[in-house]
Amino acid sequence: MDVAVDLVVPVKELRRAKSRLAPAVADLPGDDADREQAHRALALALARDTLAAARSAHRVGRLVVVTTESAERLGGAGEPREVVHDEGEGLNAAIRVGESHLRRSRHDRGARAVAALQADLPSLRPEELDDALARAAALFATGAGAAVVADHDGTGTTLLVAAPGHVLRPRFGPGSARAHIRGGAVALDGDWPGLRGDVDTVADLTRARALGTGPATRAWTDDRAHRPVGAPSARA
Ligand SMILES: Nc1nc2c(ncn2[C@@H]2O[C@H](COP(=O)(O)OP(=O)(O)OP(=O)(O)O)[C@@H](O)[C@H]2O)c(=O)[nH]1
Ligand SMILES: C=C(OP(=O)(O)O)C(=O)O
Repeated sequence: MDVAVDLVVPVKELRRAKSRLAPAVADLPGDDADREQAHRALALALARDTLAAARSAHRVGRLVVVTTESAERLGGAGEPREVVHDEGEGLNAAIRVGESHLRRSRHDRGARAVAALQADLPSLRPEELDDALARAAALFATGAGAAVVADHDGTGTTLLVAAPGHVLRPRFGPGSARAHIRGGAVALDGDWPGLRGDVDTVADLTRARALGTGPATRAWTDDRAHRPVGAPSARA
């Protein structure tokens, strides 16, 4: 299968990330510090599972993570991925930083599509991403400049792809699916529950769990279901 796309994945600083998931740890035993640690561990697990699935997709070439976190913390030892420092200007700026890095350091100088993928997709399967990227490539062959995958409720965006020779024009944030479409991106159809399954709330986490998640999120949810938050993890 052809490598079609270089990917940018923004990962927010863990201690500020996923604030809407605070209720997922609110009832855990222990003190506030324990709950904050569990909250950060959840954000990290979501990102780790997303990155592992993205790295396994055949159509993904280079994978650039934009973050203030360390490469080690994000896992994936031995996986080819590049980590670029987040300048702290927000999500869309972080994506632009990742894209600039890709373009500056492009070795082949060929025009390859570039995409931005959210890092909160713990049920993502590599085949879903490959399928979506193949559909985007087919669309680009007809002249489209960008493609978008909306999240499960149709309002947000989980994947934005720019055709070869085009730049990403990220408009992530509330209502971003419509904003991307208004900006010229074509919405991709496809039965991709993992790719569309961003986890913002406890209800999203429950849905992701029912779909099946990657191992990091599974370990987090299994652990929290069975043991006090302060207790040492069985899977450490
Ligand atoms: N590098 C980077 N990534 C970001 C930033 N803001 C959001 N993200 C990432 O973008 C994706 C979608 O973001 P949101 O769903 O809004 O996540 P969030 O801001 O952590 O969540 P809330 O606090 O609940 O709004 C997640 O993968 C985040 O890690 C940012 O400022 N920098
Ligand atoms: C930033 C986004 O994610 P969410 O709406 O899930 O925060 C987005 O969909 O553009």
